[in-house]
Amino acid sequence: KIVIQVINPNTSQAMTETIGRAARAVAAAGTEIVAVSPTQGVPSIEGHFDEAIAAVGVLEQIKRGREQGVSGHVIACFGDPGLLAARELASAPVVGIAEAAMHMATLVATRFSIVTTLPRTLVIARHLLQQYGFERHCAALHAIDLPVLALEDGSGLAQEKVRARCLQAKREDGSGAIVLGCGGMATLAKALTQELGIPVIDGVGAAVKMIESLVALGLSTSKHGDLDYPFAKPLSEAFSHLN
Ligand SMILES: O=C(O)C[C@H]1NC(=O)NC1=O
Repeated sequence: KIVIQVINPNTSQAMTETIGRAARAVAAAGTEIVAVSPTQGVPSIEGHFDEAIAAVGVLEQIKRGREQGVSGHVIACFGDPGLLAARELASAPVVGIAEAAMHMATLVATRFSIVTTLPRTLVIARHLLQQYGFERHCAALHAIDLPVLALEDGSGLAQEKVRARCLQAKREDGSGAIVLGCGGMATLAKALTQELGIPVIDGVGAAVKMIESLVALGLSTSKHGDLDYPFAKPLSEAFSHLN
């Protein structure tokens, strides 16, 4: 039995539920999904400041998951906040939804576009493209210019803007695939792929399948070198529970 901990790094329960649904929709029969989010932190992650705060909550959840013996962890925010720190702390595999979606896109298209929420978070996606080596695979990045939590306000406006932006990207970018740049967009990928006739990729599902593959291959986070466990040291009171 595989248990995958899917972490929504923001503290919005509605988005954690959306992310959990997307993960369960693709999980294999023998895979249990445990969707969690930090008890403290930011309600949405819309910049570098938010990411820094969210990363501590991610690490708390990673530690808890490791103690529970989960088979793997997904960081379900498009900035992949705390990814390498999480890999130091974890023994099981850790996959971020941005890297997962980008990897999958390169397997089905020579170039992909990214559709995310706020213009100011485009730079975070650009940094990840550089870090992961996918810059030359990404033809364009777009933002619907709505806050992250607009995806959970029930109006459907954000979802409609995502659809329109994906259609425009298909027409204009010369990309063969589109990556959805937010955990809160995860449940939109299947319908958009069918309606638009282009692979629209959700990183939550991609990451879940990558964890299943890593587990099946007996691969886990390497503890040889720079992803070894953190050095034990006296952490200040506020962080002592992370030891
Ligand atoms: O960067 C974004 O626009 C999306 C990112 N923020 C968030 O709270 N969850 C996410 O996936």
